[in-house]
Amino acid sequence: MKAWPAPAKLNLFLHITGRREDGYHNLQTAFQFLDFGDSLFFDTNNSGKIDLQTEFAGVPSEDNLIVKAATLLKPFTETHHGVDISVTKRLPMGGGLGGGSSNAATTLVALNKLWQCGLSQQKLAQIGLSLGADVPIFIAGHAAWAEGVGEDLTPISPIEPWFAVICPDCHVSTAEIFSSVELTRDCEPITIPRFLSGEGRNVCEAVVIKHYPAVANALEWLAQYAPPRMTGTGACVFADFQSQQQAQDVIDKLPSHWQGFVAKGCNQSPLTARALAEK
Ligand SMILES: C[C@](O)(CO)[C@H](O)COP(=O)(O)OP(=O)(O)OC[C@H]1O[C@@H](n2ccc(N)nc2=O)[C@H](O)[C@@H]1O
Ligand SMILES: Nc1ncnc2c1ncn2[C@@H]1O[C@H](COP(=O)(O)OP(=O)(O)OP(=O)(O)O)[C@@H](O)[C@H]1O
Repeated sequence: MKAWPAPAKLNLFLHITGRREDGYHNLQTAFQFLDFGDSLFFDTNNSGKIDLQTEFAGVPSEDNLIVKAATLLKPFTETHHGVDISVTKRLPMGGGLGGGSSNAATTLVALNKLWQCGLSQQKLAQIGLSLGADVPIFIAGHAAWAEGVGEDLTPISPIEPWFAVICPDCHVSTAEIFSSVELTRDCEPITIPRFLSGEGRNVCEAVVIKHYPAVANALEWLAQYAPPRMTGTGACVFADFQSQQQAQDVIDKLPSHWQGFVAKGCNQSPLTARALAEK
């Protein structure tokens, strides 16, 4: 069985421009994928059942975004279609790398093919948005400028550097950071050219470092080598480098109790390439 990739994403910057009536926030961000992520395996059958065979610590199967995504797609295929799903998990949960959203997107894209649902990318993104604000970008599959709650996407092609990513040993709750009174919610909107020429920061960083010393320590450590940033609402932090070796040299110096990895920024998602190969 061939693997389906569920790549990580980075938020290259993250500004909040306002709060909507439903409590969600309007934001501006830029997403780029990494050539690093989870692998999902789908073994379709005629049982009519969706069976997730990999255990996720602290996430009951019915709450898993993979099972939720498959369940939402089920009405669009014949009732006898079922699937056994297993996962090689590499992305930390609650790391700001979008692991859960990416797993959901890969499930929707893969089962749309394997169950022959015939849904358009637009329809898959619409279904995905009900699972999480970041699912549509993983379905769209191209690096993007995002507005709205993250679903209003414009493809962009920033440079594709090598990244050193550090995963502090803590989980940051996205809902907790977005509900903080300390969060800056009135950023002046910027334009794509202004971002591409270097503007933009992550406004969640200031809130996260106050409450999560592990994230503050990781940012401070990485700053010795290159300007560090946090992705999403954390906990992971990253810095970009011109070569794989430069990024690897930094990761090789990581204190032994810290986790980190080197990955290349990709403007085309590895999921898109895999979906095209299935045709
Ligand atoms: C911060 C980002 O990672 C940037 O890529 C995403 O916008 C978060 O996306 P996500 O993890 O898929 O988030 P969701 O599961 O949709 O939302 C988690 C919680 O974060 C808050 N939330 C999320 C996105 C958003 N634009 N405004 C919000 O206020 C809401 O309280 C929500 O209950
Ligand atoms: N398949 C899944 N993989 C990871 N997390 C999942 C999954 N299904 C449900 N979850 C839940 O979703 C939560 C957020 O996980 P996720 O890995 O998407 O966080 P994240 O990287 O911070 O995402 P984001 O950048 O979108 O905020 C987890 O803590 C977990 O409880």
